[in-house]
Amino acid sequence: MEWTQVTVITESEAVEAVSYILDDSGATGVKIEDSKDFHHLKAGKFGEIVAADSIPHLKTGAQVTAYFPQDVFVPEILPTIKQRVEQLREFGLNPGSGQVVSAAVDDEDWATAWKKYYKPVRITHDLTVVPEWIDYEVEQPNEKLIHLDPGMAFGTGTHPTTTLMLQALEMEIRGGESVIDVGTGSGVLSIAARLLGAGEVQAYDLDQVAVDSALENIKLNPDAAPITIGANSLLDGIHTQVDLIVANILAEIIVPLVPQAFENLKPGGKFLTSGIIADKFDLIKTTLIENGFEVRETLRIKDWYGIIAVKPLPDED
Ligand SMILES: C[S@@+](CC[C@H](N)C(=O)[O-])C[C@H]1O[C@@H](n2cnc3c(N)ncnc32)[C@H](O)[C@@H]1O
Repeated sequence: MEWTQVTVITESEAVEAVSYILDDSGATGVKIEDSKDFHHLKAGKFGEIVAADSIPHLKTGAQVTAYFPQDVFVPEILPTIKQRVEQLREFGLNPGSGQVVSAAVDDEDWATAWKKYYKPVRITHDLTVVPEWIDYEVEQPNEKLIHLDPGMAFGTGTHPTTTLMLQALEMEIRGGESVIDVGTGSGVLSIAARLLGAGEVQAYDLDQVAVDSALENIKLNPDAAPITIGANSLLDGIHTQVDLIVANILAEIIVPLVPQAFENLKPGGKFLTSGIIADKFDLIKTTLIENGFEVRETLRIKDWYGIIAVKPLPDED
């Protein structure tokens, strides 16, 4: 089958927003190449084992490449993509040149494009993401492997926003916690939560492609089962009480999620959230406090923030 590849030339700070726009326009898979990540990978901050010769020569900025199936008429959607990328300036994000380039690729090229840059990466102290097609042996006693096929949804683990939430889960999970993962994408955070010892995990995504991808990835990680996955917008219609809610979504989407997260957490429960570019940090912090949360911890990688907020216990008197 033939696919159309659409590449947006942008800046590091806009990669997630651009990925979201491409995803929302009907892309089946999105690949991020960010010069900041590559510098970071070379530095080996997380002890990853990316081979030097696999790092492309993207010296500055970033590019986001999306793959559209044959049934999407790409020339028709390109103007809207360009316009939405340009509109990111209104949200305080610099999309850079925002140049959009399209080309036809076949199935085989797509698979190769993904596989070329995707290697096992030790993301946190205990969590290593391993591409499904690579054999990898654990290198230290507590290391837990998340096997992923990233081909279909956001969430290879290496994007700073995902890494922040993997770090937060590693900090907060002690064993047995009930967890909801909002905007699960590839399912990476749910799989990590279970491997770290969480109890019941429910995962939701608006996008059926993500739901299907998460289901496939859970099959690749039988030790993480069971995880309940469903298509849902945020926590609409969900009324439960869990210990942890994790969400890596753009700040604009976190805002309406905050009151829903408060309602669905047990007193003392924690809301772990990322997807927050530096300019949006104050908005999210204020929204959390206005909705009754206490901001317990702030995490940061480059321009991205993660927050751990607590739903306070009721006063004893
Ligand atoms: C940045 S990705 C995060 C994926 C993964 N959880 C991770 O941390 O790598 C955000 C995900 O949220 C989903 N999403 C966006 N808006 C949503 C909504 N209103 N309700 C549920 N999911 C949503 C997208 O489809 C996408 O899969």
